[in-house]
Amino acid sequence: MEEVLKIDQVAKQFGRQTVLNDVNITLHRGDIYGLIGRNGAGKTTILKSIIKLIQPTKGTITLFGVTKGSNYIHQLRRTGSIIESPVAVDQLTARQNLIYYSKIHGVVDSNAVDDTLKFVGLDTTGKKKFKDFSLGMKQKMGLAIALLNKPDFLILDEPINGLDPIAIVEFRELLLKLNRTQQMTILISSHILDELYQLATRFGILNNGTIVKEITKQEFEEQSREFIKLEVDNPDLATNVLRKIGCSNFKVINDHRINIYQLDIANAKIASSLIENQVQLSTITREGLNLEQYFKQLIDGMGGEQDV
Ligand SMILES: Nc1ncnc2c1ncn2[C@@H]1O[C@H](COP(=O)(O)OP(=O)(O)OP(=O)(O)O)[C@@H](O)[C@H]1O
Repeated sequence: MEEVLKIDQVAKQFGRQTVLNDVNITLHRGDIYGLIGRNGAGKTTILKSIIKLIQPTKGTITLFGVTKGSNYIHQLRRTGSIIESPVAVDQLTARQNLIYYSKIHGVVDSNAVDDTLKFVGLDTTGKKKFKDFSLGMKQKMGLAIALLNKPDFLILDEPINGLDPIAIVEFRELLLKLNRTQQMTILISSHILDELYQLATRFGILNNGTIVKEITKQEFEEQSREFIKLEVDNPDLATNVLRKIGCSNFKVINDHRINIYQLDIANAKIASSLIENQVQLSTITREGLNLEQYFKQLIDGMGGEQDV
């Protein structure tokens, strides 16, 4: 699978502040990589470094196999990005903006403007100027400009901030369609972790400029899958009872706790069977983590605060 991006030991210092610390991220074609981190963790700095708005203090960034010089700038033409807020010309309509940006970006496909407008759903905004667009329309405009040159790699910094729930779903559908139909690679940062979860195939958690955890969606699902937590006085006796009622997928965590990963037996049945067999049961609850809880637990464990 083609390597689209390799960030290798990248560090960035702003004055005395270390903002990025030996960051490593590799993306292959078709990946959707979600970058997660608290305010100020360094997400935007990573994204800006890729498109050369910022020069790292140390390390290398390789884009489509190219690390340096004019060739790198050439490869940047294969990327589209929205970093910080979407930028377009206030006094122009959606169509006029796309015509303007297609000239700037040297887009030669004569259908690109209309195709892109239609794709993002801005083909019916008529004479309305960008300055009068709603936030959702502005975000779509940003996406349209980023997509004009049919990029292979899309870099999105908080693209769904401030969107209403319907616009968020529409935005997600657009990105998934690009990924499925064109194998577009996407690097996206977001604070809306439930949404990021539905989009990304892999997550990188950034804390104080360091990637503290990388996890695929599959690994996350395995680690965070739902289970039944039991607290009992006698785990040996309890496991015998569990086996008798057909429950074999469980793990004894310690001398009073058992996790059951088999969810087809009702809690009431487990509870009554344990009690009937003289096991003292103090807790029986369903547990499982979503991405936000996982992130918070990880960062809390490092002495951070809960501020996604
Ligand atoms: N040009 C700059 N000069 C000095 N410090 C900067 C500059 N750009 C960013 N920083 C600092 O780098 C740190 C990381 O900023 P960055 O914008 O990358 O964070 P972020 O993870 O994107 O945060 P947020 O989620 O709030 O957007 C912050 O402390 C910020 O103040």
